Amino acid sequence: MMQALPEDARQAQQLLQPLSSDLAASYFHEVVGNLGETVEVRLASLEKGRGVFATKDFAEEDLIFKEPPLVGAQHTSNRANALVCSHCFSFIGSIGIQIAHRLLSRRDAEPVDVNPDYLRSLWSGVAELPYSNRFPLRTLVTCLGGCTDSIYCSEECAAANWAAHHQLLCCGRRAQPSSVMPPAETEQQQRRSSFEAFRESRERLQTQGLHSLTPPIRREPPNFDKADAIRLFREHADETNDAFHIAAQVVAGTLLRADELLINNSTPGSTGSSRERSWAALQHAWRPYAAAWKAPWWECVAIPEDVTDAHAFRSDLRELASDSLELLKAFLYDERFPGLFHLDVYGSIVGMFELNNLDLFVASPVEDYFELCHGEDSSLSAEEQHLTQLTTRPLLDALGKAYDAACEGSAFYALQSCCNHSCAPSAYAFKRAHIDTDGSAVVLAKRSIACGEEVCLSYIDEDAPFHERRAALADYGFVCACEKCAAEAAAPGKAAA
Ligand SMILES: C[S@@+](CC[C@H](N)C(=O)[O-])C[C@H]1O[C@@H](n2cnc3c(N)ncnc32)[C@H](O)[C@@H]1O
Repeated sequence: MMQALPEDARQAQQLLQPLSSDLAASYFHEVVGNLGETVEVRLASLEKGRGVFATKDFAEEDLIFKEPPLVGAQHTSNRANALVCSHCFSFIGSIGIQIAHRLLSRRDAEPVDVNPDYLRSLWSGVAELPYSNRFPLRTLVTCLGGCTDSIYCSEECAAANWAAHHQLLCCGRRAQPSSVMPPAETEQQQRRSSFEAFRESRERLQTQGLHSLTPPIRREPPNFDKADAIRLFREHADETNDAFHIAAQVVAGTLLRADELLINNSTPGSTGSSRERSWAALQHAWRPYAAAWKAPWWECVAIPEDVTDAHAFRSDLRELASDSLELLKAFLYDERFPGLFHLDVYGSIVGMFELNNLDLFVASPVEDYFELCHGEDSSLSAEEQHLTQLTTRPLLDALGKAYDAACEGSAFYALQSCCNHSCAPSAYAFKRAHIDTDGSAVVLAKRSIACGEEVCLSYIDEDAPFHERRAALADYGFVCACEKCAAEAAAPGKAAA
């Protein structure tokens, strides 16, 4: 007799199945409906799968669509460079705060030739930089739960992020109402105690089994252990792979959305026992990711050139994902949905970011500020520039070459991730100066596009020679057959040039 699959594997199998064409059609109908219906998502070809198609004519440089990320995070290494809203990723505070943030958070040993007291007064808003009011930024709003990992540009963004996923990922005091917080510790003590807690919880896991460690339901009042477990998860993601932060947003967001559907009794077509209704709600909440192009991270990642043992490399990645998942389960596990915490599902969420390769980018207003104070085409007079530079020159020198560092991260966009590749693309992702100042994806027409034509982006440098393009696309697992590749393949001498 065939043995039944364990519940977690059975649920995972269902979650990893592609959406039926009807469900996918209704999901993408909803997505494009929210973005102005300028495009539709439908089958492009059997080789390519789905694609995005224009539903009207576009002229060159027209906006085709603009969409906010479903989930996203700034790269850990970028946090010291740009202080941005944790929800919409727009720059916040003021030009002075941005510059002070960067110079005060520098970890390199090189001394900065600017008085730290002056930087602190810029940071607190006591001092202001000349002409910085020409680049107004929104004021800082702290996290509803009181953590210092997240900061916002408005109450709306704070509330939206809290509702979307942060309430389950926040380790702040107000998110832990029943917690008994330990007395203030130094950073080193905090690190040691969180690793001790991790070791203890691992030991408990080994002696008592997973069930006794994981909370039965998420709504149980959180305690100090939970805040500590959240910090441990974050530290691990910071040190290993930023994508784990976004994967946690996907899992937390799916759980919250499922609960919302259950509370409002609004899962389409859901009847039956409470267990069946819960599962139907979870599947509905999971739709954006069920619809997404994905594969397990350790299988789809391109092997770096210097790696000789591909098998060992892939199994190391699997182990890393498994460690991250154990840390996540310690505070988020929900026994109704063991499949959502299955390694294959978690690995596929991380693989989804890998395969869709969607960078989060927001240009810095600090660049514009220095352009005004130091640039040749400035609207300031030579005398005004001269006077201003007495203040701004030391700051510019201290910031160095990367004075214009942008906000950089990774995100997942429901519609942009449906765009196929072409080496002769009809569209491109581009942020328009002073218009697109947040983390939304912006897709513009590269040439005129007729209604019904496919909206293709280039995943690589489309100006590279044919063989380089082909090699770069091998990482995505397909051979491009666009008109440019077809022409160059037919005339190899020309293509090699
Ligand atoms: C970001 S997804 C694009 C949407 C995808 N076609 C779908 O059905 O969801 C990227 C994947 O689409 C397929 N793809 C994209 N462009 C292609 C092309 N020009 N030729 C063949 N396959 C392509 C590849 O499988 C690639 O890994």
